[in-house]
This record gives sequence, C-alpha cells and structure tokens, in this order.
Amino acid sequence: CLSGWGAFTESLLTDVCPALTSKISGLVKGHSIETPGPITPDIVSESLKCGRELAKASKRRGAQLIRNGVNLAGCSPALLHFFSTKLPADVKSVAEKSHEILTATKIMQMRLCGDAECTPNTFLSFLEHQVIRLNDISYCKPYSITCKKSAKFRTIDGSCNNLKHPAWGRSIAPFTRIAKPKYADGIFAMPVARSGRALPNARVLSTRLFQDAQMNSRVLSHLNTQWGQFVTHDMVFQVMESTDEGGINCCAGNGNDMLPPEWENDKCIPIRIPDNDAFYSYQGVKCMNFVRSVTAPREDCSLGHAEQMNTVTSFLDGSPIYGSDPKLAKKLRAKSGGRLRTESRPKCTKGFLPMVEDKSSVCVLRNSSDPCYLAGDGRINQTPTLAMLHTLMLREHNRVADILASLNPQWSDERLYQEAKKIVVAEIQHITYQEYLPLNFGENYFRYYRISPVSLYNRDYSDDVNPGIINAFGAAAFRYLHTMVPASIATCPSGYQAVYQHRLSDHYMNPILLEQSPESFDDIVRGILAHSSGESDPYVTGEVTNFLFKCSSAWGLDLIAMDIQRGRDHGLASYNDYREICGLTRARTFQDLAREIPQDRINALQQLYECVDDIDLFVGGSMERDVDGSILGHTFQCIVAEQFYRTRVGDRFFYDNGEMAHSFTPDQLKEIKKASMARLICDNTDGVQFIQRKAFEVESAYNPKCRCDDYSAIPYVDLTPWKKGIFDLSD
Ligand code: HEM
Ligand SMILES: [Ca+2]
Repeated sequence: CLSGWGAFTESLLTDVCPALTSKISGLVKGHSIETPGPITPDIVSESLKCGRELAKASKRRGAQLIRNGVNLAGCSPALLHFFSTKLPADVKSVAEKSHEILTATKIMQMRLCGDAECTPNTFLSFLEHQVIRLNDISYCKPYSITCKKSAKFRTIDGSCNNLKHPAWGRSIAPFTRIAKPKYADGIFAMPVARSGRALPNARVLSTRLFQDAQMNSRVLSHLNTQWGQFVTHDMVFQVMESTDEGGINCCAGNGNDMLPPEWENDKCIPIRIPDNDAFYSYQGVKCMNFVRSVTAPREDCSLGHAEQMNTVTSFLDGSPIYGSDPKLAKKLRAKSGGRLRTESRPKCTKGFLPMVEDKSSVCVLRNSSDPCYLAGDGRINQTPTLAMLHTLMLREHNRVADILASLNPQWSDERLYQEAKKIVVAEIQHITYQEYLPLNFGENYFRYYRISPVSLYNRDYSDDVNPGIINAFGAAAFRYLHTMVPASIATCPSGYQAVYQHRLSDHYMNPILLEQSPESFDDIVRGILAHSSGESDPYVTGEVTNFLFKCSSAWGLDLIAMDIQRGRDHGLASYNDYREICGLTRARTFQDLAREIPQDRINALQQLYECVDDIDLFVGGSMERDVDGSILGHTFQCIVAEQFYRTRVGDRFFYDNGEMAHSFTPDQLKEIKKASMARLICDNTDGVQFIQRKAFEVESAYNPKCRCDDYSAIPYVDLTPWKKGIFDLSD
C-alpha cells in the first residue's frame, strides 16, 4: 500500500508523530472502521501538523539527494523535459499545502486502518461521509477571490468567469474528474492490477501496441495537428514536481540503471526499460526518468485522494499568448498602443517573439545567438512549428491593436490591449469550434450535440457547467493526438516548388529554423501547409517514442510510455470504467471488446494485461476503431466532446454568447465569424501569397490554393464595426 509514497514508512510516522498514534487508534477501539468514533477538529489539526512535518522531511530529503549528486545531466532528455515547467514560488506553496493535506489523509488511513480489514474503498467512503475539512480553509485556498461583476473583460487567471463559482476554470486549480480515481490505496499510491500485482510496464505497452510504422494522413495537414497542440496548451498544463535545486532525477546517471530505493525521491515513478528493448538496449539505457505531477488542494480543502493541478486557465482564452498569471501577462506587454512586446529582424516587416532572459536554462543553444522565446506558455520552444503558431498569434494581436488604435485614437493602452485580446480570443474560439473540431471529430457529431453552434448568437451559457479540464481529457484522451505528430518538419520556399524535410528530433527546444534567413519563417508556414499530418492510428513515429527531447545523446524519451505512466500517476479510472461512463457495456472478458477493438489488437491486449479491468484508459481508448467521421474511437470521442461542450457552455465570455453586457454587437460578431486559419496566415506573414482555403486540410482538387488577396475566397475580418462614434462615451 505504500508504493508511491516512497520514503514514507510506519516507523517514520511513529517517530515524527507519536502523540497522534494513540489518539487516532482510540477511535476504532470498540467501533468498526465504517463507524469509528468522531474525528474531532483536534485530530484533524494534529494529523495536519504531522503531515506538514512529514512533507517537510520529504522536501529536505529531495534537496539532500540532489546535493549528493542525484541530479540531471547537462544536456539529457530528462532535463529538457523539465525546461518548460519552471514553477513560480506561489504555485509551489499551493503544491506544498496539498502535500501536507495528502500526507495527513494518509496518516489517518494508516492509523485508522491499522491491521484491521480496511480496503482503500472503505476508508474513502468513510472519509466521504465525514467530509473532513481543515478548520482553517484559508490555509489551503490559494487566494481569496473578489469579483467585479460588471467587468467587461476576462481576468488573466480565469477567476470570476463564473460568478457563482469564481474559482471554476482558473489557473493553479485542481482538474475535475468524471470517474472516481483508482489509486492503489485510494489516496495517491500508483495503481496496481486487480490481482495486486504490478500493471504491465509502460514502455513494453508502447513498443508492442504503438509501433513506428507511421502513415501520412491523406486529408489533414501538419498545421491541423499543430493547432491541436496549441489548443491543448491553452487548456491544460500539468507540471512535474521539482526541487528548489532543479529537476528530479529518478534514474542512476543518465538512465543507465534504476536507482536503489534509498536514493529515490518519493515523487519518482521511473519507467524500467526491459533488457531486450529493441531500441534502448543498444544505447545502454535501462531507466526512463519520470516524476509525478504537482497536486493541488481541492476547493473546499477537504481531506481525500490526490487531485492534479492545472497551471493554466481551462478556458480557451488565448492563455498561451497572454499568460495565465498577471505578473507574466504584464511582462509580455509593450505598454503602449495595446501591443504585445515584439522584436524586429532585418528584412522582415512582421515582428518576432521576445527572448527569455536566461536562454540556456530553457533552450538547447547551439550558438549563443540562437533564439529562445518568451510567451504566455512555458512550452513555447518545444518545437519550431509550435513557436511559429505562437508568433502568428502575437502578430495577429498587434495587427488588430494597430487597426483599433487608428479607428479609435482616443483609446488608452489598456483599452486597446483588452479589445484586441477579446477579438483574438474570439478568432481562436471560432477557428477551433467551426474549423478544427468538426473536421477532426465529425461535422455531424459536433453539430448534432451542439458542441459547435450554428446560429449567429448562442444562448447556451450555464453557470452550472464547470469549465474545468477533465483529468481524463488531459492525461489520456487528447494525448491520443500524439499518434498524429509527423516525423519531420517541412520547409517550402516561396512558390512551393520543393519541400525540404528536417528531422523533428534535431529541433526540440531550439526554434532556429524560424530565423535562419529572412524567408525562414514563411518557409516553415508553407511547409506546415504542404506537409501531411500523421494518420490517426495507433502507429507513432520513433521521433517521439525513442527520440523525444534528444539532446547530445543518440536517444530520447518515449512520449507514449509517458502518456501511459501519466494516466496512472493521475489515478485515472480504467478503460472499462470509462466504457461504462460513455454508454458502452462493461467488458467482462477481452472478447467483449470486439465491437470497438479489432481482433488483432484484442489479442495483443490479452497477452499484455492479466485482466480486462486492468487496461489503462490511454491504451484501451487508443485501440478502438474510429467512430464515423472522427479520428477518435467511441470512448475518447465521448471524453473529448464532453470537454469541448463544457469549455464552450461553461465560459461566460464565449465569443458568440448573446445578450450579455460584454457581447459583441451583431455587426462585430458577423465579422469575427469570417475569421479562418487561412486568413490568419495571409495577414501575418511577409511573403505567403497563396494558400488553400481550408488550411487544416492539404491542397487537393476540392481544396485548391487561392491568392491571399482574393477576399471572396478567403474573407477578411473588417474591424470598422469597432469604431466608436465621437459621441460614444462607453469607454
Ligand atoms: C511534436 C509535437 C509534440 C510533442 C513533442 C509533445 C510533447 C508532450 C509532452 C512532453 C507532454 C508532457 C508529458 C508528460 O509529462 O506527461 C505532452 C503532454 C500533452 N500533449 Fe503533447 N506533444 C506534441 C504534440 C501534441 C499534440 C499535437 C497534441 C494534441 C492535439 C498534444 C496533446 C497533449 C496533451 C493533451 C498533453 C497533456 C498536457 C498536460 O496535462 O499538461 N500534444 N506533450
Ligand atoms: Ca486557457
């Protein structure tokens, strides 16, 4: 039961908290675990005090391990994985509170259960009935929130979007769940098989079920997949635990071996690599670094199982451009004309993103002059195509701000910033809900379930719908799109006469491809339009399953193995549980999966898993046949559709909400609805003159290239309806 709790032992507990032991044990004497004596506030605060001591001890131990040399090597893939997850101090302190609460819960479980018959479920249902809250709720609430009800614009951290539940959807908050978690101890320990044995190794599942035989999509462009990642980064960011001294190493050296338990940080859940691994065995790699996600206290500060933290706003609100925290948001602004900071480059009329202060701490620099960008999201430099989209969106913001400034010279910097941001966010929402989602997940499905609305205004907003990200969406369902990442980045000179391919793994954490010459940026844009996306099948390029974040070594990490391990880290319920939630029958035997999963994959699953109930959500969901018109199978489709429904209907500021103080006027909204991915590219590149109208699809006879200045083919968003009359005093 202690797996996942690392150094947390019975004897440590007795040493640190001797008084608590007798106090809690007294509760079950003469009672049963289902009906123990009352948990008094005194016991709760005593457990918390003890939890605090133990959490501190764990932190000290983590720091000591690093000082003893268990740290990450200079240019290792494991270190690059930490590049995008630098945590501000206030986030760390929220995470620490959650460690204290979790440890207090664990202590109570250990003491109450003792040797008695006590399954994780009995303890949890006991906890649920008591709903044990901390005496002082402010202790674990990150901030007290006071909302300005008449505010016309979103807050940067997403708070106050929902006036009844001001914390819903904000950053630095727990994910939501639609199924009970399946931690081995009901609290935080890594899940195990039904038999109590270990689940199948995540790397083995990856190599056996997600082979490297990637086909290209015949319809979808690379830009389609890239937009998907950008949307992901707007909605979800789970980060890994780290120490004040830096990232945590869970392996010996640079993955040469597993660490003995006494050298392992208790946040470690490394992936063992089998000796016969067809790739890593030749590299001498036996251990893949993997660190648990940061957790967050729940809104009511109650004791119970772990919830992981979302560090960005759940709303689709442009947070990768503007930031999810006010300090960063301020730093990104130019402080005049409502603009965001940009840098200029010789012979380029359009701006580039600003640079981070300490480039070598978040990028792999080959030359000190290499670019390393600063944006609203820390993952920006992961690949050049991601950085390209960020740059396009930054340019769009400044383009819009400049037009608004010329229409309304009286507007302040603040007004221009907010109005331009509101327009850019509306364009992102429009492109996502009208272009991206129906194309990928089925036009009929998304319109039928009204996930993508059809009339000019929608009136669906409900303050009872929680816009928070569903844990299973971020930690499993949407990660299926990792199977579509193409193996290369394409560049294509003006005129599209040729396409050059660049290996993805040569370009992690260094966006130099965008800046080699004045034409480079546009070459990448043309490349991503001409290049196909990977096919949506469970075949995945080795560029992400063997070479992810490759740096100086000849190997990298395995993203699919990490996706599987992450689902377990988050205690996601099993594939079978989600089948039921999504309206399928629960499978009792492997053969019961036959309607959704092809026979050869059922056979493979049966060889790997002991029991059909053990199948991980990510694995089972990925094996399903696609539903009609979608790139996803039934179960992932259900989770993804539910998420995008909540993201729209639970967002008070969703762009086409009507009849609200902040709603666009009909003339404005009609213009916003002309926005398209193709227009966005035409307006924000120097030399892209031709583009297919449907930019998320490759060029074809039915989707031919048009000239950017053909405004009937690619409509232009005219901002004149934003011009205020001279007698308009609404500012
Ligand atoms: C070259 C392209 C990509 C790379 C290198 C990449 C890499 C990663 C990495 C390293 C993680 C964190 C893994 C972990 O620690 O658990 C991650 C998470 C994730 N990725 Fe990707 N990814 C790529 C493309 C995509 C695409 C195209 C999508 C979807 C359309 C996507 C969706 C997600 C989601 C939903 C998560 C979870 C996010 C979170 O909870 O923070 N990724 N990806
Ligand atoms: Ca967001």
